[in-house]
Amino acid sequence: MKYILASASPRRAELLTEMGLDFTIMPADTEETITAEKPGEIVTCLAKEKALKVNESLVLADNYCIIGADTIVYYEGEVLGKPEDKDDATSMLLMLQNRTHQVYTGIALCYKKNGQEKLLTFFEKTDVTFYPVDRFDIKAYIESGDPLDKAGSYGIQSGFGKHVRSIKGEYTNVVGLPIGRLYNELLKAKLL
Ligand SMILES: Cc1cn([C@H]2C[C@H](O)[C@@H](COP(=O)(O)OP(=O)(O)OP(=O)(O)O)O2)c(=O)[nH]c1=O
Repeated sequence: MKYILASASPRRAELLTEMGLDFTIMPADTEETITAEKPGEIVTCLAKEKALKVNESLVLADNYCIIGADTIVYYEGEVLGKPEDKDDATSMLLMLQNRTHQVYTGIALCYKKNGQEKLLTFFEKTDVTFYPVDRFDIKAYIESGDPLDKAGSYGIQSGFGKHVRSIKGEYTNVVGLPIGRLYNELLKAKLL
C-alpha cells in the first residue's frame, strides 16, 4: 500500500512518521470553505475535500491510501480557524484563556484496494482548558509569529503548552493528526 499525506502541515508529517508510516507528501490546494454546521461535520468535510482533490490528480492505479486532515478550534458555538492577522489572534487567545474549548480534527481516507475505491471519514475531539493568561503573555506569544499558521492561534506543542491546565482526549489530535485513532482506523479497514 502506498500512503499519501494530502497536507502541507509539517506537524502532520512528523506525526505520521512517528506512527511508523512510509509516505509521500502531496499538499491539496483547496479553498477550505465551511458549509456544514456541526464542528465534527465541518472538519470531516474539509478533510474529505483535501483527500479528494489529491485523488483527482493521482496517477496511481491501485493499492494507495490518501490521508486528508483538517483541524479547527471550537468555543461555545464559534469556529476558530487560523487567524487573519495579529489582532485576530489576540482576540482568539483572550477568549480561550481561563476556559475550556474543543479541538476537532477530521480525517478522510480516500483509498483504492483490489480495484475498489472507497472513502472513510471520522473525527476526534479533545477538550483543552487553559490557565488564565495575561495580555502581556499573549502579546509576547503573538509577536513570536507562532500562532499565525495554527487553528485557534496557538500551538500546544510550540509555545502555548505552558498555559494548559488540563486536556481530555488525544494530545496529537490538538497538534493536527490523532495518530492513535488513525492507526486503529487503518487497522480496522485492513489498510496496514
Ligand atoms: C490547536 C493547534 C493547531 N495546530 C495546527 C494544526 C494544523 O496544521 C493547523 C490547522 O490548519 P489546517 O487547515 O487543519 O491544516 P494546514 O493548513 O496546516 O495544512 P493542510 O491544510 O495542508 O493539511 O493548526 C497546531 O499545530 N497546534 C495546535 O495546538
